[in-house]
Amino acid sequence: MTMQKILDAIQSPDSTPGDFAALPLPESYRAITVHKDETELFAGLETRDKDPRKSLHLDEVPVPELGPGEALVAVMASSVNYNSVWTSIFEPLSTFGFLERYGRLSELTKRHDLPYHVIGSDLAGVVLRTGPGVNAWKPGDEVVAHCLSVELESSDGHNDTMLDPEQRIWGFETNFGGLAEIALVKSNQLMPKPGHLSWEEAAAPGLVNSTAYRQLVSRNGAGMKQGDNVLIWGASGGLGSYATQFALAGGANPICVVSSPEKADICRAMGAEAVIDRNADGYRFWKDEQTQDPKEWKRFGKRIREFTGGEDIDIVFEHPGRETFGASVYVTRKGGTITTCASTSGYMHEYDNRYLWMSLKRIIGSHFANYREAWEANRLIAKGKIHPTLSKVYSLEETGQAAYDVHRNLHQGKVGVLALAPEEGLGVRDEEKRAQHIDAINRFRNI
Ligand SMILES: C/C=C/C(=O)SCCNC(=O)CCNC(=O)[C@H](O)C(C)(C)COP(=O)(O)OP(=O)(O)OC[C@H]1O[C@@H](n2cnc3c(N)ncnc32)[C@H](O)[C@@H]1OP(=O)(O)O
Ligand SMILES: NC(=O)C1=CN([C@@H]2O[C@H](COP(=O)(O)OP(=O)(O)OC[C@H]3O[C@@H](n4cnc5c(N)ncnc54)[C@H](OP(=O)(O)O)[C@@H]3O)[C@@H](O)[C@H]2O)C=CC1
Repeated sequence: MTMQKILDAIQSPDSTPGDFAALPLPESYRAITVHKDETELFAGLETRDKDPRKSLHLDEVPVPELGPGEALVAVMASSVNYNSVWTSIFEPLSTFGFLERYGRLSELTKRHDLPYHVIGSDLAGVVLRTGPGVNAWKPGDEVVAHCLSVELESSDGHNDTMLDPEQRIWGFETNFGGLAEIALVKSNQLMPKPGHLSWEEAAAPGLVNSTAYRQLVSRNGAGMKQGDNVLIWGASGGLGSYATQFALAGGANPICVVSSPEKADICRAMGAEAVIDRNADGYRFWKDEQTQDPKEWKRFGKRIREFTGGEDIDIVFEHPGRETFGASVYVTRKGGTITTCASTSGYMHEYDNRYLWMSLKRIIGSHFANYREAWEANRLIAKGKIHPTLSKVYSLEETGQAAYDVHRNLHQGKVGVLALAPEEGLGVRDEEKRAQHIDAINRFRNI
């Protein structure tokens, strides 16, 4: 009943900030969780056989207490990120260790250390309550949230908040995440919801768009410039679909790698001309578990040169990790950059260091984005320069299936989840701007 009143207020065009502030908060809400007593659920199974549908639960959980500098947000929609896949299969670690460590920090952070973990690192929704010290946001504000949680009590993070020693990813290393009807965030995670998008479209880009922005565009990452040849692994996936758009919008030359003709078509539809189907070409960078095959790196490099008129790669946008890293280092030009934010296929990388030092290449580690970078990435979405890559939308009950699809690489772009939103397509405030970009907004839908 209380939740219905919240939803009614969000859907009524006449609601005022005062109306939202006066709404009673429910005592509990529905949330996607993993359970601390199930962390051994998949012991002994291969990674690919660990099934998120078994470990992700839809539970009724208490609304957390609101602290200083925080906000409670009614979540209309969220999205599945790969970090939720990692959480659901308890790899590389169970996330309960993160919550325990955070809980030891202060009286307030103790709230996070619970026998259940509400997961999810994206949301679009409406602010319900703000804690003491929050002035920039008020009840009723329509927002998206980025997933950087920082304490900023140390000097270390004050040039770049990603360097704060207490830097965490919300909904992964903290509790009360976005795959739920209500979420608890720090107010410095909030950003305006782009008005031309529906709730589920607005919730889709956040984490991956911000990450791709820092990794590829920001001076903290590769600092991409016009004309750069950018090799993008998984170019139609979560990160890759934004990296491809940044490369195109920034006057660079993306060389997109995908694994099917359908995915190749999506890259072409985004405007990319150089697209490599790694399945069709049959690259085998590893001869066996221990041995790479430099001849295959070279064959891959030749294919890239066919597209570039003989040039090599200025920037590699890396995340598959062990499987591709040796090839990524090899195909980079002298002085070029390999920027990495993940290791989906394995975190113990191996590459031939002679090709790195003799050719003065650089490897840059990149992780999510600071508030400013997330803000700039969101601003590009709001301006219609970069578009959501939402393909399919699930209900909160179906989150396990949504995470399964991402785990098994059955999805395209981003997979959305409706939380309080009763149906897709709601929350659009700027129909005129939407009409200008409608084809791009729908490019990934239902493929
Ligand atoms: C936005 C979305 C992002 C993604 O999707 S990313 C993909 C998903 N994320 C992941 O897969 C990452 C998951 N996290 C991890 O795997 C682990 O999280 C890390 C490997 C990143 C870190 O592990 P830890 O156990 O926290 O670090 P340690 O350094 O091995 O252990 C901490 C203890 O080691 C001490 N230590 C640290 N550095 C040193 C050093 N240089 N020399 C000696 N000791 C060191 C510390 O003090 C502390 O000690 P004390 O346990 O006693 O507190
Ligand atoms: N550090 C950070 O801040 C962040 C890290 N990440 C991490 O990045 C990784 C990717 O995330 P995301 O893009 O959202 O995931 P997606 O699954 O949406 O996309 C990844 C794409 O990578 C490609 N890929 C997967 N495995 C391989 C492989 N072995 N070799 C070559 N290509 C492969 C696939 O494309 P195809 O099959 O078409 O080639 C897949 O679609 C995850 O591990 C995630 O945890 C994500 C966001 C932020």
